[in-house]
Amino acid sequence: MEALDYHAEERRKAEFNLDEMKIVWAGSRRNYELSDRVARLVASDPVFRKDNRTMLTRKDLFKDTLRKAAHAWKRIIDLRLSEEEANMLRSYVDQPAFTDLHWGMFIPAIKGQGTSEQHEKWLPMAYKMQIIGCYAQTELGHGSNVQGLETTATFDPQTDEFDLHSPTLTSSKWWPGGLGKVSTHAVVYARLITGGQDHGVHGFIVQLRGLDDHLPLPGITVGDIGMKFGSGAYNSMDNGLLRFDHVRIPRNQMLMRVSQVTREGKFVQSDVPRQLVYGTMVYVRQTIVSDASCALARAVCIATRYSAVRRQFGSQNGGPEIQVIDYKTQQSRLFPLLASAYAFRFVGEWLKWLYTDVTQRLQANDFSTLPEAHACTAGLKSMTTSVTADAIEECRKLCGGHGYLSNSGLPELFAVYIPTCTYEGDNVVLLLQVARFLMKTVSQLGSGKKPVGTTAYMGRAEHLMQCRCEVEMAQDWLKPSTILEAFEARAVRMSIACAKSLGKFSNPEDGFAELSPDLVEVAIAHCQLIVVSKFLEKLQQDIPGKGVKRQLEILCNVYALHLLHKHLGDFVATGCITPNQGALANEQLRLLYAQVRPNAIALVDAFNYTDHYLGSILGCYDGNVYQKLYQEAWKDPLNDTVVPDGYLEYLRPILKQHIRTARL
Ligand SMILES: CCCCCCCCCC/C=C\CCC/C=C/C(=O)SCCNC(=O)CCNC(=O)[C@H](O)C(C)(C)COP(=O)(O)OP(=O)(O)OC[C@H]1O[C@@H](n2cnc3c(N)ncnc32)[C@H](O)[C@@H]1OP(=O)(O)O
Ligand SMILES: Cc1cc2nc3c(=O)[nH]c(=O)nc-3n(C[C@H](O)[C@H](O)[C@H](O)COP(=O)(O)OP(=O)(O)OC[C@H]3O[C@@H](n4cnc5c(N)ncnc54)[C@H](O)[C@@H]3O)c2cc1C
Repeated sequence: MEALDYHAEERRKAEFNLDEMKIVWAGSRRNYELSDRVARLVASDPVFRKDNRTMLTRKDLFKDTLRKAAHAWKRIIDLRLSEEEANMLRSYVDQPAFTDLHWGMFIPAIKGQGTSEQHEKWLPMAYKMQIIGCYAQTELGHGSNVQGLETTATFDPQTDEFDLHSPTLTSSKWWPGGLGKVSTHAVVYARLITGGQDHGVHGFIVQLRGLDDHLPLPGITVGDIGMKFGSGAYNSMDNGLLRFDHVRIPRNQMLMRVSQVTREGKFVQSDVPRQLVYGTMVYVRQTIVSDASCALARAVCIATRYSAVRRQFGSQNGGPEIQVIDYKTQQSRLFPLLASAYAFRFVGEWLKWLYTDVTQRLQANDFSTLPEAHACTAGLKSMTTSVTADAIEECRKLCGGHGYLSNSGLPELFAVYIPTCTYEGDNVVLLLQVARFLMKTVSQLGSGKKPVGTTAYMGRAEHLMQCRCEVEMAQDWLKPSTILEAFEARAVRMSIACAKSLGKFSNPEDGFAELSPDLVEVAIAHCQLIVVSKFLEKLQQDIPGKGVKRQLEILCNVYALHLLHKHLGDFVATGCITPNQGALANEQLRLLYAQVRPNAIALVDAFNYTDHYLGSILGCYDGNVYQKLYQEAWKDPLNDTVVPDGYLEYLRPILKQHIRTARL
């Protein structure tokens, strides 16, 4: 018997080739096939079940995480999965674990900052998971200000060792994932001291626990920092604390690609810029942008499918009520998020390319694109995670009361997702880095140095400062060049206005601090321009499949025009557009929503998420929401008994007291 599909009618309405759209979303046919196979593998494996994890105690959740990580590793070995497939498998298991940090930060830190001898020694053990590592940078007293870290690594020429020490309470390492209970090793960031001189923060490979008994080594105090936000969610991770009491490590465990310490204790700074010590963060920030599109797509998929199932008001002659997805307000809240998921996907693809390019250049000692890579990864990480975190909460509200149920999947997704706005760099701190980069670019405009890459538009500042938008009718807003010029003009005008204001301060740092809220806005305008321009560039590519390109054009326009509508103040205040042109953009936006509507369900089907990965009754593929909600309610442990525990001790006496009072 064919399974009932409550979305069948919606799916029939789609005006594009879904299979081709799935390939666009995945990046290539090969990626699609790989990811589809691995997602199904995980979904069909009972060990990876996750429907009860919000009910588990912290200890049980943690043990469950260890069990899943061990099982995932066994599957990876047994099936001889490639590194790419293994990464996919871990992400579909969908439970934050120490392995995220081992593969995502410990190994990349050694690869990026270690010498070839260090690679040869440490990487084979790490790849086989004979050692498990984490990334121990943040301290109790300092996270954002990396140069303010207090842990010391003092070279002792007598023994050819470093002495790792935590001199104060605030120097305790605090937050590293995987540190609390699992890691045998860590890349520890500490101030390098040689001959009494402080050479700033560097990375060191430090063994923390015995490989036979898992006990902390002498001089090491280590443990978990405690429960975090939400039930389940990120509590599967053992974020840890760590203190060193004069722990000795051999000299060759300092990561020495950027700087070296000789046998005599001489500090040698190579040609490699010191910022490469921050390289692992750049790498992870880049991956966070692609992950943002996945998390956003997930929330949007749930809210879209549920909005098509849910009906409220408007029944005519006893017929069905209106699907809430047909309300214009629902569309104006939901469809920009759908468009943003696609936009972040494409900018994530581009950022991956940029990162690969800068890595290749670094290997050839070309450091010229490092500032651009830093600004792009920092800015886009910040922008996409802030939008996604807010969007998950908006999707919860779009699902009304049922969105607040744990089994909608949205509360847990929100709880797991929101720390991305903080980790790998607080989002405001990172936007200020982008602003510094932009102010530097503006200050060099008259010097003959041509801006390149994502700031190339600033080279056309003269034109962009005085150009006038030519929109006369709503449909004029559909011209890519019109949209692009409006975003470029807004970004450059905001940058130059800020640079002028900065110029009024005698001390530039005072000016930067005073104007920092405006500078954050400038950085956001620049990042939004990057996302819009990369979406438009994507549309220049040959995109096969009936109607696929057309849908992407619609989504691109929704993305750009909803931003224009949201930030109308910026666009109008900088004189890029008139208030009337703003109103025309809004008119066009409404027309675009009507074009998205029949395709909405198919556009979220294109994410190809299994029900297992989505983990949401509201977002399930077949849309059989009510029956599943009803069945699920009875599985709650509170419903194990008809009369609840505690009735006799606490409820009955009150109720009886009531009866006694009544008798009086
Ligand atoms: C429902 C279930 C779902 C399950 C899903 C499971 C998902 C699980 C995923 C898990 C993945 C990850 C887990 C998260 C792990 C988190 C790890 C961390 O958080 S690690 C710690 C991160 N810490 C930070 O990011 C700190 C932020 N601070 C900094 O980066 C710096 O201190 C900074 C940049 C703010 C300031 O640095 P500094 O003071 O040294 O710099 P200046 O401002 O003086 O700048 C000097 C100069 O350098 C340039 N610069 C700075 N940084 C970089 C860089 N990274 N690369 C290149 N250049 C850089 C800066 O621009 C200046 O340039 P100049 O030309 O001189 O102006
Ligand atoms: C779930 C999670 C996992 C983590 N995993 C790891 C890990 O594996 N390894 C690791 O080393 N670390 C990890 N961290 C730590 C994380 O990297 C830091 O918390 C993060 O970098 C922010 O630093 P902070 O906590 O010092 O924030 P703070 O800098 O103290 O921020 C507090 C407030 O001050 C503001 N602020 C700070 N500086 C400025 C400024 N210059 N200008 C304007 N405003 C400013 C911020 O915007 C924020 O609003 C993790 C954190 C979390 C939450």
